[in-house]
Amino acid sequence: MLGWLRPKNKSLPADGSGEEQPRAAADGEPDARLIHTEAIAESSPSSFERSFAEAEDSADLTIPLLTVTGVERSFPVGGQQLHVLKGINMSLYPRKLIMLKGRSGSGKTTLLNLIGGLDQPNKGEIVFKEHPFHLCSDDQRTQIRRKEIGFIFQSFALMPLLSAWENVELALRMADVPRSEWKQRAAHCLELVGLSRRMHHRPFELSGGEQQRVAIAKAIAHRPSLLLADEPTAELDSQMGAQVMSVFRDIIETEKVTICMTTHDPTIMEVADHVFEMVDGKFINT
Ligand SMILES: Nc1ncnc2c1ncn2[C@@H]1O[C@H](COP(=O)(O)OP(=O)(O)OP(=O)(O)O)[C@@H](O)[C@H]1O
Repeated sequence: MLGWLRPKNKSLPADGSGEEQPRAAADGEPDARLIHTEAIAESSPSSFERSFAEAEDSADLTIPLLTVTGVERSFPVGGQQLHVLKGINMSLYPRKLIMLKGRSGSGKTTLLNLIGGLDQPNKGEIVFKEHPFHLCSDDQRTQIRRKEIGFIFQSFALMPLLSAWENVELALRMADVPRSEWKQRAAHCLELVGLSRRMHHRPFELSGGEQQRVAIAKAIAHRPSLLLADEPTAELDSQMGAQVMSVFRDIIETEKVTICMTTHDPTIMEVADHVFEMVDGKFINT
């Protein structure tokens, strides 16, 4: 059904932030809602855009972005250890759309949290780029996450009082992107997700699919190389879900990002480059 969303390039190997509160514009500081038109008019690439494009164009697509080796994760429950992940091995290659499927409780979110550096394994290794997450402190993982990883949630997780544009700008502030880049980058990200004409709308003025597209714009604003999404289409109808997947395929091409997402929806899985199936804390295919 989603044939029009099928991956364009299948020739490569198949295997594949605490938030600050919103604030009003300070005295003398331009209001985000007023400066966006100016941003759209600026079409030449900024230094931020150019340096990113140069680095990414020379990336070796055969080297995994992330490797997971022999990972186990248990939680203490009722005086006993609940073994949730029981020896996970996976590699995520650059610019791929990877999906994790499996029954509720099989361990997908637990794995996504480990891959994103939100949690650490009891055993095994997780290496993201040159960073050994399993050896890093919480602070080190937080720093890496802020710069290099984006998150998308089922519930969108937008600031309700901020417009779409302001939500994206907030992500840029949090990632220490130079202030001079904010206007152009926020406008560009909203354009990428097809929301140029909705950038002044607040979340409650947008449909569920549009809110999720704002969340995508927010998640890619700081140019992460890895985007993690936990059931990003679960709250959406099939048409809106297809739009979100179409945006995912587009940003893999334009933003050179790798996306790893969980889903229960077999129709959505048709557009993946690779699907890992988890049963009781292990992959049954790799
Ligand atoms: N912090 C925790 N403490 C105790 N148990 C946990 C913790 N996190 C996860 N679990 C348990 O680990 C198991 C796997 O949970 P997880 O959320 O990873 O599953 P899932 O595959 O993502 O499920 P769903 O599809 O419903 O989101 C569940 O039994 C859950 O209760």
